[in-house]
Amino acid sequence: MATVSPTPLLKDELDIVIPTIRNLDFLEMWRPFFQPYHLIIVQDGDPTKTIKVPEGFDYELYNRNDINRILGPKASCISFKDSACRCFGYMVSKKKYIYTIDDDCFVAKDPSGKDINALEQHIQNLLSPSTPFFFNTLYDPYRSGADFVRGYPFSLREGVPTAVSHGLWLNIPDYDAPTQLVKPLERNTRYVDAIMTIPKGTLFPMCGMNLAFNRELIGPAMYFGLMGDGQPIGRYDDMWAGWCTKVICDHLGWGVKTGLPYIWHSKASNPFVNLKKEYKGIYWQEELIPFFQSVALPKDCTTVQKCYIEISKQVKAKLGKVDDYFNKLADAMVTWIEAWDELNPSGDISAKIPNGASK
Ligand SMILES: O=c1ccn([C@@H]2O[C@H](COP(=O)(O)OP(=O)(O)O[C@H]3OC[C@H](O)[C@H](O)[C@H]3O)[C@@H](O)[C@H]2O)c(=O)[nH]1
Ligand SMILES: [Mn+2]
Repeated sequence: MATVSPTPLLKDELDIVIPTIRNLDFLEMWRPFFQPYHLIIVQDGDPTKTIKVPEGFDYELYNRNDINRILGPKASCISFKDSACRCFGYMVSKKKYIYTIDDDCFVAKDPSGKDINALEQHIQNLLSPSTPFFFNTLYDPYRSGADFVRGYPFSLREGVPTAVSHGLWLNIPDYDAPTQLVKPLERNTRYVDAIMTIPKGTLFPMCGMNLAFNRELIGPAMYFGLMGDGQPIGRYDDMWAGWCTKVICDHLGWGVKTGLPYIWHSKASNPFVNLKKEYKGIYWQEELIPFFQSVALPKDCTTVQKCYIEISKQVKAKLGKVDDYFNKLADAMVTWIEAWDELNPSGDISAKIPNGASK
């Protein structure tokens, strides 16, 4: 009797978004896990360069000319010459879920030496609930071999929908430039077998290297802000998206998880180049974090789009004085939502705010 391999989870409901200025040879290593899925490749930099996609993958590829053709003047909100361009892939996707990965991230091995199917783990993270309102000390209670510990309120054990699954990295950790400069040889060899919900009210540094999310829930908040060419800052695209996303998830009562799965991050980008990109962000973030911690979203913000527009207003009002860049970014946030709604006319996902979420 021929064994039928099971249909990969969410095969027709998930797109894999890859930003690239390089080649896509890394896909060979991911082929067993990625081949059944549709890829959206966002080619950054010179659009006349041909990016070769390995045989056998189902994909669509967009370069800067495509972005300009599709969005017209609204293309101004999509970064150029920065991995932030990947968010264009989120916008043009028609699927319920997104997984985004960098082209220098490879299949890692777990402590038993088994290849880690990072995509499968992200899918499990997204399909199981989160617990943002009360911390479970035995980590993810929905994993096999774990549960809620004594004292965990039964009224909260149903959990809430998971909007984001934030994976980690073995080998080259996602350090900022100063840390990279001080610790050039540091490699992450610690495999921590844990998945945690980031508690409500707590922000976190979201890395776009190994990230999955429920696009129908939180997609409009996943704008990887204005970076790269012509901008005073870089490498804060995913951070900006993570802060906006977490504030909105807290307000709408959705969860954000971090931990497994790991990927193997192979390339350390140049710390001196990174320092030039990051340095303004390193001191601006000392004002940005208190700003996001103080963002109050009104009760009538019942959709991600409404929340996002409200945040953009507060960015302009409160961060415009930090630097004029934030006035530009606030405008770009509005353009992003306009473009999103133009390409995704099905409208917003109205959220029923569950008990325990925003008062
Ligand atoms: O101008 C660019 C530069 C890079 N890319 C693509 O983005 C991916 C990340 O690039 P790279 O691996 O060189 O940078 P890292 O420093 O390792 O990236 C991390 O930190 C910065 C960002 O937050 C990024 O998301 C993190 O992963 C890779 O696929 C490049 O091909 C680009 O599109 N345009
Ligand atoms: Mn990298």
